[in-house]
Amino acid sequence: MMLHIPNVLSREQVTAMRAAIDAADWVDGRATVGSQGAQVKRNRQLPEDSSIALQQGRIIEQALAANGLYFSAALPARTMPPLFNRYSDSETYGLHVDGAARRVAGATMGGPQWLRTDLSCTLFLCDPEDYEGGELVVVDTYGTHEVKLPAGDLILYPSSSLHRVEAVTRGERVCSFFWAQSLVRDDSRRALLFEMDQAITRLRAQLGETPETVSLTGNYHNLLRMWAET
Ligand SMILES: O=C(O)CCC(=O)C(=O)O
Ligand SMILES: [Fe+2]
Repeated sequence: MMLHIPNVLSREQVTAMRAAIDAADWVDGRATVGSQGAQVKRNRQLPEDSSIALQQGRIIEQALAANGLYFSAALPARTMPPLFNRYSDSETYGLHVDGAARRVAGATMGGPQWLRTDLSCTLFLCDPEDYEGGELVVVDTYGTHEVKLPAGDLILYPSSSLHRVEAVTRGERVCSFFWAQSLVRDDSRRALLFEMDQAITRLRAQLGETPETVSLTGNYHNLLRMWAET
């Protein structure tokens, strides 16, 4: 399931975030990618351990923690610290799949901690008018989807899908991106739970709490209990 989540950050938050990250030191984006991705990746990123990236990433994490639509769709168990990328001057990221597992920083004595990438997210920190090209193109069993969103909006898509970023031929595309491991690893189960949760919420808004909404809420949680891995 792909989902557009609007207004994750306000205009003011985007402006402040851009001021902070634009002034930081950017490096070659190939630093965080495996060998297949490195062949097709041409962009710049903030280093994973950059204090500005970590500080600004926490603002995104706080915004996501307060976003009911994101929670309902992602059912996040754990999230990688958000990273930041930028593309200009025909930079691009060719067709690739995100690595299935990522090492979480701060490994313990028991060895590294791993996060399974179930969901990939791009949070736009620039507006569509700011640049030409730069569409995020996601290929799944339903076809090819092109995404270019207003600043502050987020797209969530299954990490299992092949995707690419078209060359940016004018201006600059600046985004944050990150991965989440979901309580429910299977995309179709997660999509079913999301649709059910949204429908129950709408029913409750229309009718108030009724014996039926209580029963459906029970069904939702019992399905989640059946499928959740913690
Ligand atoms: O910039 C984007 O929207 C996606 C970046 C991406 O696919 C990646 O870093 O793996
Ligand atoms: Fe990717």
